Amino acid sequence: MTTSPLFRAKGIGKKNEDGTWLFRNVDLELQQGVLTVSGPSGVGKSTLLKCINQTISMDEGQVWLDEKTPDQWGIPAWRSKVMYVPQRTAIMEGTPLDFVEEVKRFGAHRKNLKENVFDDPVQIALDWGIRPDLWHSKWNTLSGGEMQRISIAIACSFRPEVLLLDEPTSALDESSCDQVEQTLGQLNCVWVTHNPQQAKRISTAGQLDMHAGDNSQQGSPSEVVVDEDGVHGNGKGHGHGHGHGRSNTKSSDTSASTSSSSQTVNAKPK
Ligand SMILES: Nc1ncnc2c1ncn2[C@@H]1O[C@H](COP(=O)(O)OP(=O)(O)OP(=O)(O)O)[C@@H](O)[C@H]1O
Repeated sequence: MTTSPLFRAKGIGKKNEDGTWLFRNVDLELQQGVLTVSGPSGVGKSTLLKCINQTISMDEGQVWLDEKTPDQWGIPAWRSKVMYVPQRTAIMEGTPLDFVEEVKRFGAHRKNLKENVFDDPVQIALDWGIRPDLWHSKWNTLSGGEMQRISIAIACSFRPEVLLLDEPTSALDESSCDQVEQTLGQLNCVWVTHNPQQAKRISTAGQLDMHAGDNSQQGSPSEVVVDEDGVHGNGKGHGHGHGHGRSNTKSSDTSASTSSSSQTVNAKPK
């Protein structure tokens, strides 16, 4: 008996402003683990994640979580379950803890949302070398690497079903990168990376090698292929997951908030 994947995207397409296709026919499947997305700069990797998260509209295609579409979940719930962590954290007012509290306040009046659906982001980031006092620092005084780890820890603390990670370790040194990879490797992620060695390390659920324009002619699902030069897909691009079972991150209700401010970590609290 075939089981439906946790997350599925079919035929995703986004047009450029001039009406030509930036990318088209992108398919993804993720049951469990890390699915990497690579491709040249400008091919649309970030845009793909934003389309999946429903931050921007897609021109073609559909996405499902547990076989339900974003409309069926409701957009706030979708964004809290399929959570996007941008490449660069926008500088916000206040401190990271202010942001966390604000998000919780937004979520507090939501039906079914209880305080205990959150993990403690401070604790998560402690494993990554982020001292607790940094959570009381203004965002604009944090280093790029600190900001990056704090943003990811906040996203993890909401216990999303799937994390959409846009180069999440780009500002980190090797040791910090290892620590973050260890944690995120336990979760369900669609992970954009430019680094083939990193793709080799983290990709447990396939690889998508994005191409400009039509991505439909890339053959069967990618396998993790490793050779002496590092890692690459099998020349075929669909990142179907190979894992089994479900995430250890599944939560009862991760609808952490009611506004878009809390589904994208860098969004400014209103
Ligand atoms: N909402 C949008 N609608 C259409 N095109 C967009 C939208 N947002 C960004 N773009 C364009 O999509 C193109 C791809 O940008 P994107 O950031 O997705 O690429 P990328 O593959 O992630 O690049 P990099 O690897 O350099 O981060 C850019 O030319 C950008 O201007």
